[in-house]
Amino acid sequence: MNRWKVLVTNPTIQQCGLNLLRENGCQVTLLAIESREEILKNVKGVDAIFWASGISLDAEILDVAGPQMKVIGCNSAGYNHLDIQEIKKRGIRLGNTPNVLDDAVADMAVLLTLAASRRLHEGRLKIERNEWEFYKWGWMLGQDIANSTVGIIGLGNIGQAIVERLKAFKVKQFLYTGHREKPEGAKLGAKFVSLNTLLEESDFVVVVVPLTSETKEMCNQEFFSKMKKTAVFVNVSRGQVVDQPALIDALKNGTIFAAGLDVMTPEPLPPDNELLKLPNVVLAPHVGSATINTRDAMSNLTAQNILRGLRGEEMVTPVV
Ligand SMILES: O=C(O)C(=O)CO
Repeated sequence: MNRWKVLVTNPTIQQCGLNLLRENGCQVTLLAIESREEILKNVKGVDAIFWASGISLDAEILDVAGPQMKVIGCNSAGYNHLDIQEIKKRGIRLGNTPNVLDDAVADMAVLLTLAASRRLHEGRLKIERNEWEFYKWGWMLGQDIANSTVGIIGLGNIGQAIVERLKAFKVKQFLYTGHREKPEGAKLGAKFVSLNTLLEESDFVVVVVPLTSETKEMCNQEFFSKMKKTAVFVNVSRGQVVDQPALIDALKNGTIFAAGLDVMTPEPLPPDNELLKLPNVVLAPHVGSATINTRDAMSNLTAQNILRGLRGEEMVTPVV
């Protein structure tokens, strides 16, 4: 049996993927701690890397790995932390983990949408601070999702899963924007519009785009100024898609009503960060895909991509 050497960059990774690699002739080296130094110390001479880290995978690591290393399995859907140019240049094959996390991330988007619109965090603070205004009928009023317009920026698989879920909440109209109109949009009854129209007309703006040079800080001061004052902003993609100081200003000044964020800058967010001081923000620590089944499925898919890459077969979910 082949003994392909596979380096796994994170000791906390779900075991199922590693078992699959071992059962299929791989010699697995699992780092004891996830760090750039440990990766650099252990990557030389491996055939494949199971990249389960937020650390940047760059030319230095690829150089140390050596020219025999031709396969990378990235254990996330997003691969903005990997230097794709360097990977392509060296003829390395790369796979990621889309699809298997769509449901979990879409659930997170719905959770944040509802929580931010109904002021969940602020309500909890009121209880803690003994500021519960019992029987004040105008107290802690939120925004309705029934009869609202929801705008999705990026109608990929996760965006579509969000629309499917929110239909149950009697949304009046779904808008979406992106590079082009999609047949899936028509199937879901969502209307393709410009970004400006989406921002001006939506009561909920949900961002589900990958981080690229085009989307970096696309949600800036101008973006928020076009939204309704009553609108809720939700981000389940990457923190860097948002100009965070501009978002903080918009939330403080009442330019928008509230935000629900699973992603932010930096991650981990320091406990003294301004975002944590705002009552109208609901935060989750980038746990969109963090369910038991989803994380197992991601680990398995990464292992399958690596095995197929090593055998010279098409990966299940190739990036390049
Ligand atoms: O897989 C990814 O890219 C994620 O961010 C999951 O939450």
